[in-house]
Amino acid sequence: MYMHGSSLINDKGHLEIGGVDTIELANKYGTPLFVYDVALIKERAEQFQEAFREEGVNYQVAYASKAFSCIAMFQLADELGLSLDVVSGGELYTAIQAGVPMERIHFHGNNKSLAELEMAVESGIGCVVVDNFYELKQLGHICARHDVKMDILLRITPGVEAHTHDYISTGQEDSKFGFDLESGQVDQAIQLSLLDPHINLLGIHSHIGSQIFETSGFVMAVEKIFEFIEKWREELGFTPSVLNLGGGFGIRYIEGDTPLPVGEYVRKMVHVIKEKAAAHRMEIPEIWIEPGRSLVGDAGTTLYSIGSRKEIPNVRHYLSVDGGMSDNLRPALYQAEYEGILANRADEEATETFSIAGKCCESGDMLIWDLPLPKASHEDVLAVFCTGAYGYSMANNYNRIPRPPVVFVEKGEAQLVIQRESYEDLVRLDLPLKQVMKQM
Ligand SMILES: Cc1ncc(COP(=O)(O)O)c(C=O)c1O
Ligand SMILES: N[C@@H](CCCC[NH3+])C(=O)O
Repeated sequence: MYMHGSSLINDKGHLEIGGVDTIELANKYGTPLFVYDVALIKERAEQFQEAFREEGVNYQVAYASKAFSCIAMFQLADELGLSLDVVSGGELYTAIQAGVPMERIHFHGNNKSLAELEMAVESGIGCVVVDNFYELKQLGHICARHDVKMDILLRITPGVEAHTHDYISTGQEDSKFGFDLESGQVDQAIQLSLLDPHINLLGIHSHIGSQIFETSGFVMAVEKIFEFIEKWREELGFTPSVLNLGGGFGIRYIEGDTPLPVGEYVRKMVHVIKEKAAAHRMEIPEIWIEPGRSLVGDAGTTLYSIGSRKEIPNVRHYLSVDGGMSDNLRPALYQAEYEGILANRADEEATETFSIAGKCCESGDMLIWDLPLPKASHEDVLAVFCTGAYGYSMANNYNRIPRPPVVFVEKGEAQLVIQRESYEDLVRLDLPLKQVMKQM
């Protein structure tokens, strides 16, 4: 079995992460439980930054916090020198609560509300990644009212199809995100930005999709942008001083997934930008990226207790766990695949194939369809690997299942960073039916 980061099998035959026995974690905090290998997050952040440093360019690595956001994660990102990409008032509020520097926050989203834009301006965030004409106009008004000049990037769709699942592909022309390059929308947005005294247009943003294993899509996006740079310079007097190429760097969920080392993505991007900048006789712009999954994805493992079993002879052997699509929506949403092991018998050979079912009232609530395991029963704890990105952050209360807690582990220490939701939490916002309704 492939082991990520600091994961190993200890002398009790248990899965250990960050020097902590996962069975002890399951006993202490209960299951389901998200466990994050902090050393692996640190290593990835360093690999991204090191690649930029070696290339000698100005850069920002912004953690795409949609992958997993909570106060402790934001504080860790800050400690690692990462900027933050937020996409909602909720993520921004979390960043404020975490006490991270506002000037390193980039605000994304295809439909930011006026209240969210107001909040972003009032809290003095570093940059708004403007997605559409409506937002550009509203942001200008809000900045005028507050008498501030806001740095912005314009999000463009470069017309590049990333080789990934349709639902996580965003760079193609037919996308809800950003200004379309080919039809002249970007030119118009640049003009409007330059005319607005409360807007400071720093540059261009492009994000082509997610879980990408090659560099060709990023190269094509850069080439596309540079096709237009000459025109913007001559006709509009605008040269981007920042190019943000988004995130999307893939990770290894299962055997057969072949991500590049993260530094490779960076180096390839930087090389093509340097080459194109030289050809256009322009200064190398500052390069920003926004990795989410590649910073936290394989650092996360979910521990589940196995409950009921159902064997249909010659058809399938189901094992049900105490979570499911309520803590990991990705298999149901994208047919995402995962690997797992029995955390308490991690040293035993697999002898059977099981299908891992969640506990939600949905046939589609399956976490893994065919997982080789030793003969497993309700005594066992299942560890599902690579659940660190878009697991907790897309968790939900379907069937009124409380969301699991999250612990960070490193060097033999465990720290609870999100508590388990309680039944009281679940009804906290509910109000009782009024008497008059009961009589109707
Ligand atoms: C604009 C933007 N930036 C960054 C990301 C992060 O992507 P990933 O988690 O694949 O690195 C996303 C999500 O796909 C995104 O939409
Ligand atoms: N939530 C997605 C990725 C979308 C990222 C945001 N644009 C996933 O789990 O893979």
